Amino acid sequence: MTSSSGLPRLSRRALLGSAGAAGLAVGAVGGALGQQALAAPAAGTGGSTGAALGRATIPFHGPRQAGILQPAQARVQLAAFDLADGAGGTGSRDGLRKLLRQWSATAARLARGEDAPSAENQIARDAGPCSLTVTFGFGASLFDKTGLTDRRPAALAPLPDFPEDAIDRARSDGDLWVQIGADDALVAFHALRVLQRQAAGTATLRWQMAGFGRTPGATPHPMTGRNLMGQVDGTNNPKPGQDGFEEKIFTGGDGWFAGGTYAVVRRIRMLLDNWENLPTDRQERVIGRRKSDGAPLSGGTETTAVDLTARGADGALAVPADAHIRVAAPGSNGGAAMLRRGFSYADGVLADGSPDAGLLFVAFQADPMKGFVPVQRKLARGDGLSRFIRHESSGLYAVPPGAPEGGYVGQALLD
Ligand SMILES: C=CC1=C(C)c2cc3[nH]c(cc4nc(cc5[nH]c(cc1n2)c(C)c5CCC(=O)O)C(CCC(=O)O)=C4C)c(C)c3C=C
Ligand SMILES: [Fe+2]
Repeated sequence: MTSSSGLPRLSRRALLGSAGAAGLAVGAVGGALGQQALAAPAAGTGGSTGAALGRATIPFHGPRQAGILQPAQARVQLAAFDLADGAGGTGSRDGLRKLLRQWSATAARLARGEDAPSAENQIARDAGPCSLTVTFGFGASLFDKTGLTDRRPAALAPLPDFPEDAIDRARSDGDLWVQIGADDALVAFHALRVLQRQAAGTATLRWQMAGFGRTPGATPHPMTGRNLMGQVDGTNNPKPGQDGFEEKIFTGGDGWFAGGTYAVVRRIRMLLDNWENLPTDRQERVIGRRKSDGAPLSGGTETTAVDLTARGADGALAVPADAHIRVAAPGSNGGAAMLRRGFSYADGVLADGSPDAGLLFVAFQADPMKGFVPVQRKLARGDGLSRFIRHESSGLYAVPPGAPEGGYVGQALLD
């Protein structure tokens, strides 16, 4: 149940267990509203903030897949699967159809807080749905393996190599991509394990990455989240309802992929030791925004429009020529826009003792050749931030439109 604003509502089951209107209000602002604080439960409701968080639901079915328009949850599991070698062509297509039917039915049940129809392992027992979303995408290789090359969406071609890329191919690409978000780590991992077990014999896990963001209710005031460099990250994302939003993020036309979107997924390691040795004022010039509150260096508050022409008292550009927000801005890239929905990751230390930590960059757009690719080309050449990051894995996936009640993701392609 998502309201017309795309925000989570409480499920009917959850409502039956809640103590009334006050409980509902708490639930409605919680869940996937990752950057919003939860109000304390009203006296006498008998509920708790944590319980409301657990009960919040985002429906799987709808015109758009869940997990695109909703704010990022506190936890994510990203994974890619490869179809098993075997039948090939129509044989593989039959297996894929069966799998997507099963995965969709499972995702819909888990999103309602119900048990998986098969491969249930009790990992999330006692937890509510916690705003679980499961989003499915198709890699270019899927179309060749299933004899559907002629139906591959036009822009689903391998991403080009960019200067300074250090891509690990074993943790890139894949036939099927899955993004599982939830406001609880066990709920997200549970969904991944169930999908993986259900895929046995049809598809095997190629790579998997766990990520996180801010837990709803952790900040006293609703605010944009921070990344592991300590920056307020996500301010200038396109927003539903803005002029041209739909056209920039979702595909048009009338084929099977109409209303879909492309997901660019990049694991980007942050060179945190170098970054943290940089004084705050220099860090701010690398991004072009203040670290404390995310306000642009041209002045104002976090939400003030950036003035790329503004100059300081010394005559120098207030937002430096190589500042990340100048180089990445749609105005510097022919209007190129994407909906960024990233997560942090932290996976211990590397052999040289540096942290294996950074950003699981996920961006949705109607055409990667007009969104991610031109922007990344420019960033790779002239972004001050590039000295502090390394792109280590890469994927591009066609994310089909959502499935109606009783349908499954990809049905228009496979039936
Ligand atoms: C190719 C696209 C982008 C990559 C890759 C990327 C990596 C990356 N970004 C940050 C931190 C911030 N990015 C911010 C803004 C921003 N970034 C991109 C694109 C990519 N970023 C765009 C299009 C924008 C918006 C620009 C604008 O219109 O102003 C910001 C500022 C706050 C915000 O608007 O979100 C931060 C901070 C990191 C750390 C990173 C790789 C690790
Ligand atoms: Fe960025």
